Amino acid sequence: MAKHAKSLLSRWSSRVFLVEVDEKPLYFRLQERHRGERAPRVFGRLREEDRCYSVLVCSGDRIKAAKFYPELRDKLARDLPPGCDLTRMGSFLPRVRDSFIRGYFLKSSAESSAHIERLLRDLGRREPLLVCSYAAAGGGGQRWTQRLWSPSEDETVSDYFVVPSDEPESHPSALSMINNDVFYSFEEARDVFRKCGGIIPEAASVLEMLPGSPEVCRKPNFPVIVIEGLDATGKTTLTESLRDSLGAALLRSPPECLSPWRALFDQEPPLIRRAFYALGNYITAQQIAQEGMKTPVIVDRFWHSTAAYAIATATSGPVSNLPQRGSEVYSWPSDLLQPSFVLLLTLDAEERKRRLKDRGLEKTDEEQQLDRNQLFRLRVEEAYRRISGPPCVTVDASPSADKVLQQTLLLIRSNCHL
Ligand SMILES: Nc1ncnc2c1ncn2[C@@H]1O[C@H](COP(=O)(O)OP(=O)(O)O)[C@@H](O)[C@H]1O
Ligand SMILES: Nc1ccn([C@H]2C[C@H](O)[C@@H](COP(=O)(O)OP(=O)(O)O)O2)c(=O)n1
Repeated sequence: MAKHAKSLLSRWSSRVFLVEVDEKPLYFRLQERHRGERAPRVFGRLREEDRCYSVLVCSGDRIKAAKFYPELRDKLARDLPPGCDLTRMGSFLPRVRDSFIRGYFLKSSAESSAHIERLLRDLGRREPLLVCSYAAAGGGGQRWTQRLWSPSEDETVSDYFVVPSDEPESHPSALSMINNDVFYSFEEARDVFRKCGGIIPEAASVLEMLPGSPEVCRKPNFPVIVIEGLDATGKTTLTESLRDSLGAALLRSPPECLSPWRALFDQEPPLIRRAFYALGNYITAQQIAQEGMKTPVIVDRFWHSTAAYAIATATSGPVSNLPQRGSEVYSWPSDLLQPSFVLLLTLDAEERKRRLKDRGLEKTDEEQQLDRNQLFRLRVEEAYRRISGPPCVTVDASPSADKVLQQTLLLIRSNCHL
């Protein structure tokens, strides 16, 4: 049995399970089964012939697990028999960091179980999956028989009851966000890219672009102003006008030198994609330090975007699921240059959609998600506001471009003594 799977099993009955049903969390635990005891019904009505499976990815190599997780979803969605319901699933040890593992919850009828188990066994030869099958025991109770598939075909079988569990104080995704979704040091982000080399050759090209160390030699002499906001709030328009009005240098994150690889890494799972953007900030920080010796610097997106989108993506459901204000998840990396001032452009959803359409550029997948999923957009906007570090001032971006520019210049001049 895979070592990592064995260590997971050692605390199995202390784990809490989370199944997202219509983005609503359903929490449950597994309890040793005592003869004669009746189990409560956790998943609503289940017929005797129904079967469910939890399929958790438990590889000890987090790069492989990150790459395998979306592949597993695609394989299951493609190969599962019709009528099988697939939803995201997670498992964690309450308050234990990095204990969160991801997977999927399958629900089907008994006649599909042979097909499903064959499929899961084949998949389990590639990655240690923790597969548990779940049947409605007699009398409408619900029992969980756990079997583990691993390359060695070694199986353990144990019998549990499924019982409801209380919702934890904060969404369990926060347990694994640090240095998996959000990177708090140059070394942590670079380490991911060093380990990616074997599966993504382009990672080596990004590594070559990196500075030897993240430390910027000296604090810039001139103010550094970052403009943040969702797509189509007017960042590009405003930053270019600020450059002209202030005679400032204009920089972007991710920096131009990474543009050949951005589209590729945008397709990678969060662990790799967010490391890409984190490294982009460190390259931009070096450029800011150089330019900031000679002139004021305007930056189009920086750390706030990296952290806000990563946190909002790793969480699901309503804004209340975000890690609480003041959580270390919102802290600024100690090795990343801090700007003098951050302006967050805000715009109502309808006006933003109109501007997006007018701009004509096709929407990125994420933009489509921002459009389609109001909860995601609200989480991004709230996460922006919770980031600690330099002062972040909100600016209403709905007036004309010139009015927004005048309002922004007033704020910059009064806060940055320009
Ligand atoms: N204040 C504004 N009022 C109306 N339209 C604007 C304003 N600022 C920008 N736009 C237009 O909205 C679209 C998106 O602006 P852009 O600067 O590209 O946003 P972002 O860089 O945030 O994606 C562009 O077509 C731009 O011309
Ligand atoms: N410094 C940055 C800049 C962008 N990102 C991420 C955040 C989102 O996932 C996308 C937003 O990029 P998008 O292309 O939609 O927006 P822009 O056109 O770059 O303004 O990039 C980041 O993580 N860190």
